[in-house]
Amino acid sequence: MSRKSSDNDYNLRSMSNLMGERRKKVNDDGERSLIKASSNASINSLAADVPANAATSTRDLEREARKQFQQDVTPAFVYVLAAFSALGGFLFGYDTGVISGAMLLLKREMNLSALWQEVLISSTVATAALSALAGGLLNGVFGRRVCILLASFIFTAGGIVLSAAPDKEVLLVGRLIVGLGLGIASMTVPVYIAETSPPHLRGQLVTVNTLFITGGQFTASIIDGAFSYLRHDGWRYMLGLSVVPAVLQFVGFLFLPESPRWLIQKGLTQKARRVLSQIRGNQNIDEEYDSIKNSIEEEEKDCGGDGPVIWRMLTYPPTRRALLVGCGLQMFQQLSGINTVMYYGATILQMSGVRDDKVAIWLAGVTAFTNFLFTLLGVWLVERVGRRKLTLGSIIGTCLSLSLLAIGFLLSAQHTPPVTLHPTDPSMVNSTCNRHLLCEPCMLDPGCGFCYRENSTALFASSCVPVNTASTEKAAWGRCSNSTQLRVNTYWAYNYCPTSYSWVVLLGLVLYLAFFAPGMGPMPWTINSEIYPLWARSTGNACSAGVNWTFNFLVSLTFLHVAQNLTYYGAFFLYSSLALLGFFFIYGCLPETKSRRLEEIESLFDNQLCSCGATDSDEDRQVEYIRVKGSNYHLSDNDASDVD
Ligand SMILES: O[C@H]1[C@H](O)[C@@H](O)[C@H](O)[C@@H](O)[C@H]1O
Repeated sequence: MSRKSSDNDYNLRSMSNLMGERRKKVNDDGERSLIKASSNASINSLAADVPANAATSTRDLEREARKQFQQDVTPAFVYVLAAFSALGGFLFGYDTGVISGAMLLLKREMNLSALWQEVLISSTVATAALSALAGGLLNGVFGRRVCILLASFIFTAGGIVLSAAPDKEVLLVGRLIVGLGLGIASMTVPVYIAETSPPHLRGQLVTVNTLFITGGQFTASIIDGAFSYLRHDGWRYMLGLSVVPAVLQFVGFLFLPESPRWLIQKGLTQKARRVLSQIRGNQNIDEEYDSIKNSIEEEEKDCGGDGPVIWRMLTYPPTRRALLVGCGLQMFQQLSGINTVMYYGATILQMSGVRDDKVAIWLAGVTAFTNFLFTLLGVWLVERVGRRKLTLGSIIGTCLSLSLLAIGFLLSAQHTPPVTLHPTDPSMVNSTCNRHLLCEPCMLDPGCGFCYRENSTALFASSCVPVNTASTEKAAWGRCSNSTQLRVNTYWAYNYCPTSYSWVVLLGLVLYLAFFAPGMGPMPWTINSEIYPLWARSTGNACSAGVNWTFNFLVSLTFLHVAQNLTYYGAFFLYSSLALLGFFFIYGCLPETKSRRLEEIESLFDNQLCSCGATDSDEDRQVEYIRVKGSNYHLSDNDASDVD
């Protein structure tokens, strides 16, 4: 008999632990015997030698075992740990999400130039990339708990500085501080959750962290929308509110334990045993403890080479492959363009023709909500379909919907309205604007915008005129430079062209998030938290989180320029092709890690890097049989009912 898909290794173990204890007990009684065997062979023949008077007690034993087994499955404490840790994810989402709305107010109140706006947005992401790398070292030396405490302390300090900032320089300091926290939290939290969760729930609980990230982004968009009506100082509330979850996490973690795996690695074995029993409720922890300890000892033998961890990782083939897969996943997550949508959601919507500022802000909130909702689907799917299938399905859908988004922009460009008036201002003779004959090239020229009138049926009296250098919200001269006229039926389109194809872009956007969010959003974090052996886990996660933040920085910083140079549809076709490349990479290189114990995952990377698609089966996994006086137990994958 072979065991097909294995959802429930942990349950299996806890059952066998339980059986182990019972076995001891009945042996002590001297009346019964329990035989535990690990074999793929049928054990029916073993049943014959069972005395009949044992039948009743066996049934009792079964019933009790089943009851205990079901109670034992997951102590609530594991959820508490995951929820408090995932507040780090919430802060990640909130702090990256809130800035776009805050910027609308800040640029007016502090008179920020385009450069300052860019610096304030991207400085955080760049600092996060660096601090994620440093986080690896901190994690290894001080442990996961101290790093989470440190990150929440930094978030609190950053929130306070931001909300009290008197000028843009202090704002920049606040954003840099927040970036430090982001980097550390983003690499530590998934590792901590993975190390404290039982295997059958690990994927789900680590994915909850990404759910919190997208929840944070959604909350940020609501807060942005709500405080955008507060013209004066609204940004202080937007940026300062992050202090609340940060303080909550800090206080919570004062009472929460360190990861038992880290403790064992540091030789703090008694403490590790205490923590393990605490987080496993009333289950027997001997097997888990031994397995962690043995694997650490073996790891030390196998990879006991000298030099820094990153060097040992790169020179030891299984960890080198794992690192490539982990970093590749994070890179393709960002190259699929998620943060162009998250940071420039409102702008993309405007590009597609939604012209009202406020409507665009709220619609961007809908986008963030869709991201959140579909990440929830990911939490549900991850332990059902497994990481590999989920990621592959997600990236192919992402690639197709990016193409649809591009097609939407292409249709808008092909049906772009003509320029019908060609007014010239004698003082601006060098302007290229009056040479453009269509809206599309006019709008793509950073120095120009499209000024037009519209009645209920048609667009008329359109011109291409230079933009006001102080604010892109109006033209340098003419009808569209006059705020009163702009309020009637004259419109200024700086980064979009009026189009009747907005719905294609909107559809593409929603489909994009529906496909991206359950797989490509969370899986790179989840998979990275489980593919490295303990000695390499902090460093592996630090590198992959660093790659994530670096590509986040590159893609979001270049998006507007890419769109200007390649046109909007060109930009989205580019992201779509990168996602296709990602599909091939994942197809070839990502093994399934579902339900494996962290200690056994290393062996998945023993083979050549791109042979994972071929070795994707669970067929070689062990089946555990327990014989209880006359009954043959085949503890199969699915549920406790198998003991019947
Ligand atoms: O997994 C997350 C998530 O998908 C977020 O929405 C995105 O902003 C992050 O960059 C990403 O790492």
